[in-house]
Parts: sequence; structure tokens; C-alpha cells
Amino acid sequence: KMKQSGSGAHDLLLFFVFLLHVLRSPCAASGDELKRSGFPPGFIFGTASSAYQYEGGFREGGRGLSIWDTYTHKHPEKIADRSNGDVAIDSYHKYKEDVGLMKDMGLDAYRFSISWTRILPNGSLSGGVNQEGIKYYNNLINELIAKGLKPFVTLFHWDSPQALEDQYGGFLSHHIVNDFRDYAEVCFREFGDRVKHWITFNEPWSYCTGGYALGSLAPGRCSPWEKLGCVAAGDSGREPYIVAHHQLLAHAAAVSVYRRKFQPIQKGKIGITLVTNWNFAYSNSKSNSDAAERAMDFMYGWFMDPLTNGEYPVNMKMLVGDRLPKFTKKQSEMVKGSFDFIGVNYYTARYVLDLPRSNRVLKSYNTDPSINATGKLEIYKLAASSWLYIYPRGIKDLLLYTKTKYNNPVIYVTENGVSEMDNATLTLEEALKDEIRIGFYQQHLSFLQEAIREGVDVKGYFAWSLLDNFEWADGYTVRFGINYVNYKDNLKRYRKSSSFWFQKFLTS
Ligand SMILES: N=C(Cc1ccccc1)N[C@@H]1O[C@H](CO[C@@H]2OC[C@@H](O)[C@H](O)[C@H]2O)[C@@H](O)[C@H](O)[C@H]1O
Repeated sequence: KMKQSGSGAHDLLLFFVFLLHVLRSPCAASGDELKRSGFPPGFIFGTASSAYQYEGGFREGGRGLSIWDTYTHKHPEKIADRSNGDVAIDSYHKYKEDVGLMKDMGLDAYRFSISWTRILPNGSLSGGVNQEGIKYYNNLINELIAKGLKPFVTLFHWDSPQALEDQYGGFLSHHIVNDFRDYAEVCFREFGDRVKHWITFNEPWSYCTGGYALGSLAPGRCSPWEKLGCVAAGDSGREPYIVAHHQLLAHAAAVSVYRRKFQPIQKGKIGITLVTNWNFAYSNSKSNSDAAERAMDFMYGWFMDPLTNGEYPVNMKMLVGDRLPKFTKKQSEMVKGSFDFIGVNYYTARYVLDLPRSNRVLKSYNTDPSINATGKLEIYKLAASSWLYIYPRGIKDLLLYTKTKYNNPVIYVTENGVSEMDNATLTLEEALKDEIRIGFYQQHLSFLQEAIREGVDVKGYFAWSLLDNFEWADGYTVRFGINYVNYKDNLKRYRKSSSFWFQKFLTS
């Protein structure tokens, strides 16, 4: 449950502690101001969003139902304010205004996702292609290009077709590989003449653990004994690994089609977006250092190892055993190297301590790593979202770790941001003053600049998020927007202080 921030004095103390941290950040200390010109020429700055969190119009334009429509309609108790994305922030109708806002801010690009069931309402190609859905995304893409913005398109941001969930259990079945591949091919064909940056999946870690081990995201499955209020009985010790395996195979199948049939002509780039905490040892004991390595392997290596080496991390093979699916030789070769870039979503960090291995019989992704990942005072919890401890230098550490461990891949930071609680007692004017968010971006961009100067091949950065939106389990109770949405007045958009700060930064 979200912790309401305490009294004003508490916030003030935290803010001063936070400022101390800012003053410790290298760039501020060395005095060389953070400037856009400090980034490489051609470096792309954008904002990010996703279909279910922004569009609304859930039954308009021929759209088929996704698992998030079903999950929120059947289980409103799983959402903090019992809300859903039926209307969301109505970008389905307001996208021209939103693109105008991006232009006013001086942004270079916009990362958004395509709703699979707007294109294929029944999930599969045989179920029919929805021309109205194609029209909507053509309109959005054309508007972006007309305003000088580059579209970065995510094919899957958690909104699986309900029809495929009903037909064969969605990502629990290998059948989804071909259906996802077919969906991706329709998008490459219809939009690939203008879309030159494709992201297959957003955060497979979140989908596989939130949806199949933690009960925090649709389809909300987990082992009955996990007592997480899951809405369906699953198997926390097997299903997350099965779903991840099928997402990697589906990703590789889509990349293979793109490289064979479209990339030679359209000359775009394709990748995948992963999320991870920066997990580091609570102390430099061997046991805690090993625990930190396991934490990185179970969250990041789970996908980065197969993508880079064609195999799951040794730590996972050892601790998950025969519950971890195996790649055939052909599958391993398809997954290995199946990207032109990696999208990295960075939000937060964790101290990690070793947990003695338990020989418990009830197996779960949640206990397999045998770690205790915690925040600590040095990692400031200023965000509304209880999991979001702010640790700016974690973005640099994570990017250097990626460069060193995974052969220096091309990287886009595809999400980075911070939230505040929706607070009904604030006036609109007060709600627009998001100084903490400005500090968050100043620090993270400073550490990002350092990582680039130390050789990490980062080509762009996307802030989460352009606008306040439907934040999954937290509904509309937390706000990540650089721009404000007034849920009480026709979803009107207002620029927060951070929106003006970005505009100034982008011309500095
Ligand atoms: N939200 C995550 C990862 C995650 C998953 C389950 C539980 C906590 C955090 N990743 C990205 O973070 C963004 C911010 O996530 C929010 O962070 C605060 C949480 O309390 C809230 O539920 C979540 O939506 C999402 O909006 C993007 O769609 C998603 O790509």
C-alpha cells in the first residue's frame, strides 16, 4: 500500500537530505553545469508512455479486449483507487495536443506502445486485421513526424490479447511466439517506412514476475500459498520462467522477421527494453557480494545473458534447476545477438544481503535467489511509490556494469522518472511545483553524462513520463508526469515546473 508522506516537517527534512545528495553529485560539485551541449551530437531526448496507460477508448475503433481490461474490470480491488484504463488520459482523442506539448518542450522523440488488440482484435492474424487501429497509429506517427519528432515504438507493453489468454493461456503457451511474430510483421509492414526504432517487449521481468509470481500485474497469477491476493491460481516456481522463455523466443522470432524481410529496405533498428534495479552488496562480505550478483542475474541477467550468450545465467541454472526452461541449439542461436540496441529502464537501487539457502519445498521465483534486497537511508525514499528509493549514481553504475559484462551494447535509456502522490489538498498551482522531479532529473542526467564520458554507448534518453497516467496497481494515485493531468477537469493538461526545466535544458 502506498505510504502517505508524513508531516510537512518530515518532507522538509527529507528534502534537505536530498539536497545534500545533490550537492554531492559530481557535476554540481565540479561546477560544470549540466547542459544539453554536454551530451554527444545527435543524442536523442524524449519522453515515454504506453497504450493502456494513456489511450483510453478501450472499445473504440474496433479495439479488442486485452488482459488489462479484464483484470481491472473483474478485480478492481487490485488497483489502489479501483480505477482502470477505459478512458485513461484519453490520448486516443487528445494525441495531437500531446504531440504539441512535446514540440513546445523541444523534445526529439516520443516512445509509445502499440495496443496489440487495436491491430489484431482477436490476437491472431487469422482473427483479422483492424484497419481503424492501423489508421490511429498512422495518424499518431504522421503527427509526430510533422512536428519533427522521432517515433520509438514498443510492440508489447503488457496488454496481451484476452482472446489468446482464453484460447491457450497467452504467454504460458509456445503458441504465442507465432502470434506475436505475426502481429509484429503487420506493424513492420504498415509503419516501418516511418518508424526506425522498434522495441519488441517492455520489461519482460515486470510482466513475468508481476503477472505470475507477485500478483501485482495482470493476469495476476501466483501459487495459492503465496498469500499475495492473486486473482488466479498459478505456480510462482514455474510460470514466471515459462513466460519469460516464451517472451524471449517471441522477441527473437520478431527480430528474425524484421532482419530478413524489412530491415534491408527500411533500415531501422530493433531492440528490447529491460528493467532492473541497481542491486549492490549491503557490505563487502563474500556472502553479500555473491547475493548482489544473484540479484542482478535474476532480474537483469535472466534476459541479458540469453540475449548476449544464448544461455540463462549459471546462478539461475543452479538455483532453479529443472524448473528453468532450456533453449534448443536453434533457439539459443536465434536469441543470441537478437538486438541492435538494449533499452534500459532505470528507477531505483537496492542494497542486497545474503539469505541462507532454505531447502523449502514450496518453490517460488520470489525465494529462488536467496537474497534480501532492501533500501537503506543512503538510498533516499522521496518518491511516492513505496518501491522507488532514489539513487542517482545507480544509473551510472548500471550502465558501466552493462558495458563491462555484456560487450558494450548500444543503449537507449528508455525510462527514468520519479513519482509524487496525488494530493487532493493541493491547489493546482501547488501541484504543478515539482522541484523534487527537477532535482531527480538533474542528478540522473549528470550521472548519465559521466557514464557516456566513460565510454558507455548510450544514444538516447527517455523520461517516464510525458504526462500523469494510469500507473497500473496504483491507478491514478501516483503521478510520474512532467506535465500534469487534471482528472477533475476533463483531463486538461498543465505544464509542471519540470516541463519548463526540460525545455530550458534542451536549449542549453
Ligand atoms: N513499473 C515498472 C516496474 C514495476 C512493476 C511492478 C511493480 C513496481 C514496478 N516499470 C515501469 O515503470 C513505470 C512506473 O511504474 C509505476 O511506478 C510506481 C508503481 O507504484 C506503479 O504501480 C507503477 O506503475 C510504469 O508506468 C511503466 O509502464 C513501466 O514500464
